[in-house]
Amino acid sequence: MNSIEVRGATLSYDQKNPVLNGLDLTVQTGSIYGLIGPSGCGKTTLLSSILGMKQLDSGTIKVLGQKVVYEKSSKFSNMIGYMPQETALVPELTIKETLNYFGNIYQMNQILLKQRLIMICDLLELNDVNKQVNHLSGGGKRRVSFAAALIHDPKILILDEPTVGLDSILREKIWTFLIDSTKSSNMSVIITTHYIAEAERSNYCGLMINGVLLADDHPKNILAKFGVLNLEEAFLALCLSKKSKAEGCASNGVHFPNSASTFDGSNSIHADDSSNSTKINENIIVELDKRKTFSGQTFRALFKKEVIRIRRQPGEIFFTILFPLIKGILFIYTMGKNPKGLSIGVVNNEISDINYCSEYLKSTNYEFNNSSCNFENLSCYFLNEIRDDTAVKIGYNSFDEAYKSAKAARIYGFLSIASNFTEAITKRKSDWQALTDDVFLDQIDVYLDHENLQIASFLKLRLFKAFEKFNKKLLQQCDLNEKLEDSPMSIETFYGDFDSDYVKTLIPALFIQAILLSGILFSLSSIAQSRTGGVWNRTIIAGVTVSEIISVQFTLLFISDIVQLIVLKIITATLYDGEIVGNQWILGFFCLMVYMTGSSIGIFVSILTNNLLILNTAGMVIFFFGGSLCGGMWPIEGQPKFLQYLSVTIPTTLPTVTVKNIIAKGFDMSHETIYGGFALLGAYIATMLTLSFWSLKRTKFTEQH
Ligand SMILES: Nc1ncnc2c1ncn2[C@@H]1O[C@H](COP(=O)(O)OP(=O)(O)OP(=O)(O)O)[C@@H](O)[C@H]1O
Repeated sequence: MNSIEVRGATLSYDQKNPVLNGLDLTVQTGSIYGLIGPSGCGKTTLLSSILGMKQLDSGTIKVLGQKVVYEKSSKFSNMIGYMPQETALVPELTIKETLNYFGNIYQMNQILLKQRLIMICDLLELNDVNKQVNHLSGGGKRRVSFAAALIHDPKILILDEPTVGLDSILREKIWTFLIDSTKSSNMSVIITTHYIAEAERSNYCGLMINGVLLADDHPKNILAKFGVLNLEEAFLALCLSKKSKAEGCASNGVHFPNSASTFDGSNSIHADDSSNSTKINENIIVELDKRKTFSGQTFRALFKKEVIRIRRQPGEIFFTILFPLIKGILFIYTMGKNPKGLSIGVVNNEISDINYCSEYLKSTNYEFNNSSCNFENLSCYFLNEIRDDTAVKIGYNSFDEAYKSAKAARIYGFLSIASNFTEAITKRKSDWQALTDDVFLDQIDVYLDHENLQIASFLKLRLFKAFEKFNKKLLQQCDLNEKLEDSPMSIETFYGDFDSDYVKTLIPALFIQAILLSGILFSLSSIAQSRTGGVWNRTIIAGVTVSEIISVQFTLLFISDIVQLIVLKIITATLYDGEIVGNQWILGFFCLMVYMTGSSIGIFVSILTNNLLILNTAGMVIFFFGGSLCGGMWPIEGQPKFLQYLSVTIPTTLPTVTVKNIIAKGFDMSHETIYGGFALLGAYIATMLTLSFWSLKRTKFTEQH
């Protein structure tokens, strides 16, 4: 039986220039097939097609007699050892951890794995097995990559330039090993190499040009045919003599002799392999039964690899887990706090020198000086109510002077107090029937820098409060009921209070966003990391299933979420002085759901592409949309109608309400905003995971070019 059979394989990336052009190739069991050809002639494409990573436009490929279906793991996946051209290793793992990882995803027996590990490390001179892969030389990394392809004692080895960067002694050792293995254990090898001389040691040699094999024979036959001493000369001659013909063949869809016959038309020199193939078939059936679709061993190997990778990359933990939390802490410290150290100008037309006020107030011991409701210098009492925690008062001699200073943005605003302030205010407290219009003229004009909205609002509120305080004291002094100044309409609250800190109302939205972002970032980075560098493809080729991958990622995210929630709990317990009225378990579980929603969104997005720049941007865009539309900073009722429809569907809007209602109103699961929030997130998680599962099933492999 042949180990690999390629028949009429055609593949083009751009519909115009076929990379494989009706190519036929046979790798016989127990032989080495050396595939050589100029760079870009399609060797890697051919190997990828044999592994099911590339879809043929036409033609068939069989591995161990079974048809290769694009994107479908072969039943024989754990019998194939694949070494890609790039290193395709996890840089954070040590040599030993790497080989254990591959051994375990191939579901090897532990005793056998240990023995193979020692044997292969010895063969490939991998002495310091505890050295991390990213600390190895280029050649060292390639040796580990080769070791990973060999660890499970495969029946077929597919090697894409395995000896690049290795010294000649080691190359010799590897070739000796390959030749011995094909002889002793019937292993079949297909190997691409740029060292043409190496290919002379293979049983078969194929020269590939323009998507077809120009020659396909035993190296000795090729040398004899051309009457040359080495393959290099033979291929040079072949290229010169056949190139134009080959190109012509390519366009006519005809191809050169395939491996079923030798270059000169004689039959294959490996026609005696039928007895061996029967033996292999029996072995295959036994080993096939051992491979499980969901195996604990594979799960543990994938999980361990991720944990080690994350542990040895603290930067990733920082940015994905701690960054959003740090953002949260900063938010608590920076948002909603009253501004301090503001400066405000005062033009007091009642008194020529503002400094006089402090002397005057001291002289009256800060008490109103008259019980008969006749006062002087009342502006000083009013100004005294504007404390330094509101603003520092700076005196100006004239309106123009203060205005200039305000326009030059040296002060946030200024007050201009009328010269008849005391007289007009006092009159207001006297006989109301007798009041004339001039009493109602503005007594204090306030000018504020409204470009700075928060500061202007803060000053406005504080100035009103200062005036209210001053006025109430005055009413008392005039033996009038201080409630006289109150509006007959009273506004009360049933949740929250008027003095509550603005930041407390923002906290639910903030935490929802921080948790969601953490989930997104963590899954994006964790999956993107595993999908870059070729390890992902190697893992899939090893037969690891989509359910195994998704379940490992989800478990990891679940654990990272628990860690995050504990940190979050500590932070809120330390920094957040507001009361959590509702059930803390419901709140905790809800936060977990938010995180899992973020994670499942991250999983889905990172399956669509493994371009890190796109992924990072996607994470930020999702975060930006979630933050802007959720209504946490500004009510969604203020949004245009079409945005409101969008806002209610995103996983931050209703969840913000849910968290607010648990924290501040103590609602339980019977309230629609609580079970609605859970239902929305549940739907998101289910949808995202289904889509991820489906996308992964459709496009398992990552594009390496
Ligand atoms: N994913 C892809 N999309 C578009 N073109 C591709 C893709 N992969 C490979 N190609 C093109 O197909 C051709 C064959 O590439 P391939 O990697 O198979 O060559 P190769 O013989 O293995 O080269 P080398 O010896 O340099 O590794 C090249 O021209 C390459 O640019």
